[in-house]
Amino acid sequence: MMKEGFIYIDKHSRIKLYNKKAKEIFGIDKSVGIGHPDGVIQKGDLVIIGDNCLGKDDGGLKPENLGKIGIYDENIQLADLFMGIGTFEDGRLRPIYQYYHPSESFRENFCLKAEVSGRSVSVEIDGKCITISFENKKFPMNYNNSIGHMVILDPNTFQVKFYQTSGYTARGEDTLDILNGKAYRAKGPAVNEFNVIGKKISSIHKDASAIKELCNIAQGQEDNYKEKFSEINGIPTLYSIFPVEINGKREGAVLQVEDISTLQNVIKERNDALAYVEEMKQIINDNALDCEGLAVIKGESRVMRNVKKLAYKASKSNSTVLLLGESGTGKSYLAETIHKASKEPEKPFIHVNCGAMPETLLESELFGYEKGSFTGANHEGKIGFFEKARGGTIFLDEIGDISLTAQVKLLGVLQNKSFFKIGGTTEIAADVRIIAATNKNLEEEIKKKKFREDLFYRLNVFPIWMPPLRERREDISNLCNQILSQICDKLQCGEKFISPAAQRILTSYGWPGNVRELENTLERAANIADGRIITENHLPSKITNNEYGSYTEKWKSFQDYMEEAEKRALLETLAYCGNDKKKAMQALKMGKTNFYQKIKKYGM
Ligand SMILES: Nc1ncnc2c1ncn2[C@@H]1O[C@H](COP(=O)(O)OP(=O)(O)OP(=O)(O)O)[C@@H](O)[C@H]1O
Repeated sequence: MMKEGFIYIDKHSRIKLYNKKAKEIFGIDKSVGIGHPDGVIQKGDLVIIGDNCLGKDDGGLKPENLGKIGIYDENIQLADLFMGIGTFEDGRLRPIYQYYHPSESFRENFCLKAEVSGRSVSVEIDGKCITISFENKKFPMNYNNSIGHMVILDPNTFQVKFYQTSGYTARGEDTLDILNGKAYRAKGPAVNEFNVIGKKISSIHKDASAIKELCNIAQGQEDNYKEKFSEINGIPTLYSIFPVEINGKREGAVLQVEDISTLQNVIKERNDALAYVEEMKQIINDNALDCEGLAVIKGESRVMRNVKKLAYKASKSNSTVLLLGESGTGKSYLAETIHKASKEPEKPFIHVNCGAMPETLLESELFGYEKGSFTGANHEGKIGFFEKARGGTIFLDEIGDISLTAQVKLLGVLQNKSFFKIGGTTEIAADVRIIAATNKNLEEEIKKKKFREDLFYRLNVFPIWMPPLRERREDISNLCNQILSQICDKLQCGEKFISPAAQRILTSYGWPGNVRELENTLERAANIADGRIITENHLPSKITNNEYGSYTEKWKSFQDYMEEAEKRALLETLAYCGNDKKKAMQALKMGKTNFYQKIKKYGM
């Protein structure tokens, strides 16, 4: 069959030629499908509808029009994806239906299945096709944007009375037209070919813009249409219109139209391939992150990959980083990794455990002192951690534990980017990057007046949340293997492996002590296992007896989980957006009021 459609009309817009392909494209090819006679919808008819956007390309079907098949549901809205089965203007069948608001219809596949008088009926929306099935008969309709598909069955004989095919708008057979009682034309192989020759083209097509242009050119207009793209009856087409002139006089025009849906499929495949390449690039980039020093941070779960991406960004900037998370999640490890992945890894990394240091010592340890500045001081004076870290990183671990006096001093350093030694008069530039960490909830500490709000804001420039192990169980198995291999190297005990049963127990345990607890457990197990296999017998009874126990004991309320997730979403997005609240709000697709309420709630 010819690939291209042709329509030739004379200067009075009468059709002289209309080939089969053009009929197919313009939807007046009656031979599509099993066929049905002419008719009109009748009371009691069984109606099956599949509509991917209520109100669009269905004749303007409104939710209230669904009352015609017994559906009165105020929750259904215009633009909803709708699938429904009901009887026309009588309540014989309790309607069966489903709908999805546009915000919910992010997926590609929807299905409504039902049994009517022992016969199976279904509506499936899958990819770019709506298929209405009745027993083993299938009525597919492909679409590009939106479509209103409908099948009507006789309620007694279950004979097919009507099914929608493309070209319904041109035929005046939109879903709403039919539900409003407009007559529909017969279809199928038995129906005589629709003879259009000699008819005015406007009597066949009312609204198609290509046809209007064809008529204009046939009547003498000088416009020229060459390979114009248009969607006709949901089919992507390219069409051209040529004037026909005899002895220099306009006698008519020809429309040449080509269905380019296959071409579109090729384009789609190409776009998919490009998207795949992009995805691959992303994966390669992610691996590049690993190459750039972050591979030591173990974990391939989504949350850990996110942590690594943020850590990578942090390593390339000089901003103050605040690491948050429970004890033993790897904050110190991450701080050092960020430093090692920075531009100047050879510069010092000074780890200060603020929590472990007596308050009286902290100031002198951080800032140093001049000789003879206080009783008991070293005669030579002392260089503080800030000075030792010059050009590199100072890691202020357990920052939530420092006294309010120390907080004031630290705030001064952050504000002025300089400090004085105890007893000193010379201002020293704080040429360091600060990474701070805490397992405390600083917002709570602020409320309790134990932590200064202004210091919190100075520290919270680039927050990174380390998720607890129980929130990334998919990482546990890999972590176990990697940690065990390091332990075996350290102990020089040869390679050891974890039995599947022991692995199961390790994965389901709650790990209140996080990676550190996991490390200790494995080190103990590696020490007591004589053979090469670590079994459940080598695990502490606290873990084996309490496979789920310690986890469940530690379960938080749903509300706590929700708040944790919200907080993390805000923190991570803010960090991604360089703390630009407006950008973060847009990225999270949140309303202004809601966003700022949450920011306030979590003290960000
Ligand atoms: N993702 C990881 N990959 C490999 N080892 C890890 C990882 N996370 C943590 N560890 C190991 O777990 C142990 C605990 O980590 P770390 O001391 O950094 O935790 P922390 O969050 O700083 O704890 P705390 O708040 O108690 O100081 C360390 O020995 C570290 O090497």
